Amino acid sequence: MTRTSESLSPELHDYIVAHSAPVDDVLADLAAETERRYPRSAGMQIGPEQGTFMTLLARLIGARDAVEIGTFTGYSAICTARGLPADGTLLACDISEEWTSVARRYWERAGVAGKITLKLAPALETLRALPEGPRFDLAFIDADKEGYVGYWDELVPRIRPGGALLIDNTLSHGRVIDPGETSVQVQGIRDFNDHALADRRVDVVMLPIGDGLTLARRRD
Ligand SMILES: C[S@@+](CC[C@H](N)C(=O)[O-])C[C@H]1O[C@@H](n2cnc3c(N)ncnc32)[C@H](O)[C@@H]1O
Repeated sequence: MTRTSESLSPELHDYIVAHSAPVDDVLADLAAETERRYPRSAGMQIGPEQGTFMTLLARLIGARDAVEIGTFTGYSAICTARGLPADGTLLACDISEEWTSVARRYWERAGVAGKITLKLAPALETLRALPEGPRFDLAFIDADKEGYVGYWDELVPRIRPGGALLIDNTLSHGRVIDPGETSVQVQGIRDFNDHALADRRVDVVMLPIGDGLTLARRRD
């Protein structure tokens, strides 16, 4: 049974995955290896329907240059890179040599390694070192939750008008609406959700995909 959104029964989630573009062997093998090697961390990986959505979104907006904050074993990077044209680029940011060594192998196997540059450093440093001004069509944020507002503030000015940002885990497994939940991670997500909604440079919608996926479009 595939990883499920908490608001869906496992059976309904499987139905959704079965009626979306099929997941190929590369992604299936990557998900299986991640589960086998890192059973306690594997839940960080995005689900198959989210991956398909990300590929389609990249194609829909004609993205060429993308950036990802939080790569882990590389699943979301493959999905984004597949939505980019042959000369497209994806800057993948992470701090784990071990987890991203798995990613590199699967990027080769997926035939997308040539599009991806991996930067191993705290992502805020990586973003601050980038030239200012719009240079990306698409951004995906999926790293430390306390850092989301900081990543957002660096990324929004670097997204072209009409470009998109995707932000993962914005429902925090439902804990965003639990007043008794005071962890810094959940508070980081709440702060981020309020911050993004108040930002006049974008239009925002929260989608109940996976653990909550916020989609923002940079206004023209
Ligand atoms: C939720 S996982 C990413 C999952 C990935 N998008 C996927 O589809 O498999 C979060 C990742 O963020 C990375 N991370 C945590 N803090 C970071 C930081 N300050 N800068 C860059 N990456 C960070 C972790 O090493 C981890 O690989």
